[in-house]
Amino acid sequence: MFIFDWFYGILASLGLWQKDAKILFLGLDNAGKTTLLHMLKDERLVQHQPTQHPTSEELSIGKIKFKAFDLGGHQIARRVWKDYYAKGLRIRMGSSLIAPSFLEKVDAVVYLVDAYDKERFAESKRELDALLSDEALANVPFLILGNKIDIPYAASEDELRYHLGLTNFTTGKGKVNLGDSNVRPLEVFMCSIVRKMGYGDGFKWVSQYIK
Ligand SMILES: Nc1nc2c(ncn2[C@@H]2O[C@H](COP(=O)(O)OP(=O)(O)OP(=O)(O)O)[C@@H](O)[C@H]2O)c(=O)[nH]1
Ligand SMILES: [Mg+2]
Repeated sequence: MFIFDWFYGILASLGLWQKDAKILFLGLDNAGKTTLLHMLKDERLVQHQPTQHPTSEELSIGKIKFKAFDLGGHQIARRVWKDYYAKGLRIRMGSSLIAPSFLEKVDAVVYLVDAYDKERFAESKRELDALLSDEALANVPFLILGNKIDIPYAASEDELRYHLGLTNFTTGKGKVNLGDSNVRPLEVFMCSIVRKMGYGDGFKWVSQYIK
């Protein structure tokens, strides 16, 4: 079963085998969200136009579903971020008669940053801070991917942590049991999507927090 093996390989390598998750891909325009989505979907590298309209795609086999929402990072598109992730909250608050909120809730946010584009770190930090302080995303694990480290002079992990104001806020790599501490899992992983480097470790890290 070639197709099965292939899907299993991808999901297993991401630690997402047998998980039912809704994962949002967010970040400024040009950060690499669409590239990552397509890399996960079919491991092909395609050059993408900037995303104008939010799109969602799903990887699924049998009962396993892996949803990724790719929301364009441009000013206008940024305003609709909230509609996507707040949806679960509204449905939960609305009525238990509405479709199970489980299907709507966000299990993790993958926040992409172009590690080479240092001039936009402040802008990226502002958007990230807004997301982190949003009630609808309270306790949702955040995987921050510093992308494009294949480019010489891209920021180092420490530099990125510093500029995003995360130096003392990350919760630790590897297997960290946060238990009932109410601490939001948050970590920074550097990656190069085009070289297929780094993001797998990030997904494996975040997958431990996705039940
Ligand atoms: N050097 C390098 N370039 C990358 C990498 N990942 C993505 N890119 C490039 O960055 C550009 C933007 O990538 P997209 O995936 O379109 O970015 P996006 O986050 O979807 O952007 P919007 O749709 O505008 O929000 C493209 O030219 C990609 O080829 C990487 O790992 N290294
Ligand atoms: Mg895009």
